[in-house]
Amino acid sequence: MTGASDHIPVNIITGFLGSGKTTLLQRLLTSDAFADTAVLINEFGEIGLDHHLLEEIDENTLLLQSGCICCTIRGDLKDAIRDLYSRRECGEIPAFRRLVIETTGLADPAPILSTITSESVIRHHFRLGNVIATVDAVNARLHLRRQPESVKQIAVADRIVLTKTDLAKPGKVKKAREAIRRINPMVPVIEAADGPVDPALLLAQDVHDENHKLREIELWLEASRHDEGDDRGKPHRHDVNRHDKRITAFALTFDKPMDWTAFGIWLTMLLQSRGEDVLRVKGILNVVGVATPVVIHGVQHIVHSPVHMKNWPDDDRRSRIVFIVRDIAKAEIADSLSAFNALAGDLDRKNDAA
Ligand SMILES: Nc1nc2c(ncn2[C@@H]2O[C@H](COP(=O)(O)OP(=O)(O)OP(=O)(O)O)[C@@H](O)[C@H]2O)c(=O)[nH]1
Repeated sequence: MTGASDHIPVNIITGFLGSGKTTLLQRLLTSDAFADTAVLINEFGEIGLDHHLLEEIDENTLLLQSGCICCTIRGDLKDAIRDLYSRRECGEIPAFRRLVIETTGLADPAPILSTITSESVIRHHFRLGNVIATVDAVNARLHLRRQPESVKQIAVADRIVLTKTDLAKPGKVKKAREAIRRINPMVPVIEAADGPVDPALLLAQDVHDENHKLREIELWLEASRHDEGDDRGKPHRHDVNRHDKRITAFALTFDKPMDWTAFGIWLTMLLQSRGEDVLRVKGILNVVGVATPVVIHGVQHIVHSPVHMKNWPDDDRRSRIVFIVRDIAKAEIADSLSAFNALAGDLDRKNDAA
């Protein structure tokens, strides 16, 4: 269990067709926070970057005016990242310190996340940073109704940029925010009305960022407090954590410290059997024999390397896990994890008695 704070962070910019990914990226690349960034765009021709901003290094790689490197992915994402890294190492291209991948509007971002977190060579040098999704305030609800991939894009996001708020009526912006919240209840939503977005709001506080880890975890935990009904007494007319009949977000809390091995087996089994439907899982665990919390963080079939935090964010020592799932009942997950915890407890007691 290690952090990976010395690895090159990879930010993914996802979002439905025309939702403003390239516009956002262009603006971000001019900021100091994005200096020394390499950009991978996974469909050539789709990129809205003006060609006079680009200076060709070779047929696949372009140098942006901002000093950032831009490549188009023609083959496999895995090969493109590995190639970029080896060219960086031999000094063929500048030594970038961040990688941004802009997905196509129709992409399900989960396989891209999976490549970064599971491919062994990539994992050695890169780590996943925040996933940023652009959502078009004018068309958000239409896209969410009709395009399942736009739901996935919001579910996996760590930050949402709500674009075109200058074009949408306030009522529409509010409804778009509500729709986002029903999928990913605590994701920070930053409004962009055809203007710049503060890069710190998007980049900082990712789960590996030592300085800000606590804030990110607090955000997750707000989701669990919300789910427990800390805003008790105000019955909801409808479930605000439910996007539709199929996709829901909920949190589970466990009072007793958890056995790490049992939890690992349980999670592996869950993801093997239902990984497609576990859109997002993130949590803070109190692990038996470990003084500080362990943070887990996964998207569909993949779980990132667990991260050890230096301290608990507050006095609450319970394990808390937030899920965004499709077609899985809260009780199903709660019951199976409780059964695993109980089994691990029984085994411990037997071992102690022996
Ligand atoms: N008024 C307004 N227009 C915007 C905003 N964000 C993006 N646009 C415009 O929306 C159009 C699409 O923006 P892009 O940045 O190309 O969107 P994209 O998500 O990269 O599009 P695809 O690559 O086709 O999926 C462009 O004409 C942008 O100028 C915004 O906040 N306000």
